[in-house]
Amino acid sequence: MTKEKFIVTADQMRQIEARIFTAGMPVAALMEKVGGLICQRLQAIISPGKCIGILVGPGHNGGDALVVARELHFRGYHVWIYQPFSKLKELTSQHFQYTQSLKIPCYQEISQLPSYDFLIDGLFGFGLEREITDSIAAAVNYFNSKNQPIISIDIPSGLHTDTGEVLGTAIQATHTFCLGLWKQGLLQEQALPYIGKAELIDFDIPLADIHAVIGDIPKIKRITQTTALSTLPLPRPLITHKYKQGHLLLICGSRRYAGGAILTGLGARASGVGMLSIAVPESLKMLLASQLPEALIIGCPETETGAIAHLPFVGCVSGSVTHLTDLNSFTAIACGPGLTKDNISIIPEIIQCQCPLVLDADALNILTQIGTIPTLKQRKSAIILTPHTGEFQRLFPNIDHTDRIKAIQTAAEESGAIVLLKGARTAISNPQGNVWINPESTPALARGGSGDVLTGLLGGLLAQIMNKEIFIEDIVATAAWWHSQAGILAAQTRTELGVDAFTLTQYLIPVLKQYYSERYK
Ligand SMILES: NC(=O)C1=CN([C@@H]2O[C@H](COP(=O)(O)OP(=O)(O)OC[C@H]3O[C@@H](n4cnc5c(N)ncnc54)[C@H](O)[C@@H]3O)[C@@H](O)[C@H]2O)[C@@H](O)CC1
Ligand SMILES: [K+]
Repeated sequence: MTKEKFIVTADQMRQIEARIFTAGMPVAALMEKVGGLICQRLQAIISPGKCIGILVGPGHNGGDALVVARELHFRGYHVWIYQPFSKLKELTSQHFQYTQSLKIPCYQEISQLPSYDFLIDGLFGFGLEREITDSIAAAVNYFNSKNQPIISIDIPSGLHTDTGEVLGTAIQATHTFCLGLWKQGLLQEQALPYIGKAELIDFDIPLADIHAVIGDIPKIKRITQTTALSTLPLPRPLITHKYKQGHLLLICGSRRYAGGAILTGLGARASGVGMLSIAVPESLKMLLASQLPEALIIGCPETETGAIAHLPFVGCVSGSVTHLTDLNSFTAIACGPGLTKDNISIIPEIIQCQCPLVLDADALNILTQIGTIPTLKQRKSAIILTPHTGEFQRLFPNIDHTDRIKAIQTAAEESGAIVLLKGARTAISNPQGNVWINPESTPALARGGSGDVLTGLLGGLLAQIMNKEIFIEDIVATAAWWHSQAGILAAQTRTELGVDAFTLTQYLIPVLKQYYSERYK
């Protein structure tokens, strides 16, 4: 569905709705339509005869909930209403009056509430403007303590629509039915424990109204299957050769962290890149060659501790080392996993290369140590930084990361880099502040080595799209999506405990293949 990729703030949603109402759609008709759609979904989840408590707030979120209460009442459910407010918006008040004429039981005190099988949360939507306090906060905490399923309308009540922060307290929903367009707060990590399973209820907002408010090319987008697949280098051209499919150089590994180099290599292998070269310390050469026979393994002189001491490439200050090839002859370079911080001198050399560059893990730690972030802007080609939260904080100590979206926009603007901040909701920003958010992942990926796999995969994709008309941040988003989808498939088959980084590499192709089953029949 095309609307799945849009993300809006409360203010943008208000503007979009205002356009619809100005164009003539009656507010009451829209509420009726939305309530009807919510009911259809509820009927698919909840069997008739169940007891459903409806939490009604003072605004139109409460109005939606009252339409739902009325419809479920007529569909044979046992419905009661909790409505503790003395003042309701006019339309909400009318719906409330009608539910009372239908003799749907209504309560103001939690101590009076009957038992229930499900709760529908219509306390607050995108109109929440301050902290939930006093008796309402106590009620929210009471409902959360009951451990019964709660379905939130639009957004769990208590969450800030834009930042996902908890304002006072918030409903811990098992399902969230987001209305019309995805609210930004639902894509923020801090909101995750409150959202449950989230789905979009599409109520036919005209695309023209969406674009009029958020622009022709929206600033913040959700990665979807469609957006991700559209950038993959598939199908391949019928006539091609290996160098046309990109030549990726990985610079990774140390005697201490040999596995990091293997995992990065396996991630790159799954990307389908035409040629793969891997620069590792000399003593790892045989190991890498045995694990990745298709790759060209470049043994580098090493420090006493077993880290790469010099890069044997033209353009690198490498003493007496024989120069193999030019660093700029690669289509893309990815560097960092398993390097250690034992030799910081290679990073400034790599940064000077003229091809697109991914820096991860120890490359980021070295970047922090030598303070080269400001110099990144001088590069002529793209640089992609892929920190997790800890690395991000070290790289950009002055940026507040409470709002992760704002944080990466600032970091990308300051550094001139594309910044991918890893996490449960990985987010990517380019220096102009265009953001992609990955809406699905699994905690199974919170495991040593899974980031190395992403670096290889991303490097390999990057190398393949360099001569195509694809924005680099779009392929970064695709790599994040592919990586997390592989994790999800692996966790479905093996549980969340069974997704070690090597296993993850084995799911990268199977997860993709399910989208291309027709082609490969
Ligand atoms: N405008 C429309 O016709 C549509 C609205 N929709 C629904 O309407 C919602 C937005 O409606 P509203 O703008 O009325 O906003 P809400 O229903 O989210 O709540 C706003 C009301 O809550 C009060 N309030 C805010 N914070 C409070 C707090 N901490 N403690 C106590 N009271 C507080 C405000 O004074 C106001 O009366 C959406 O989330 C969605 O559910 C959708 O049905 C789509 C159509
Ligand atoms: K709500």
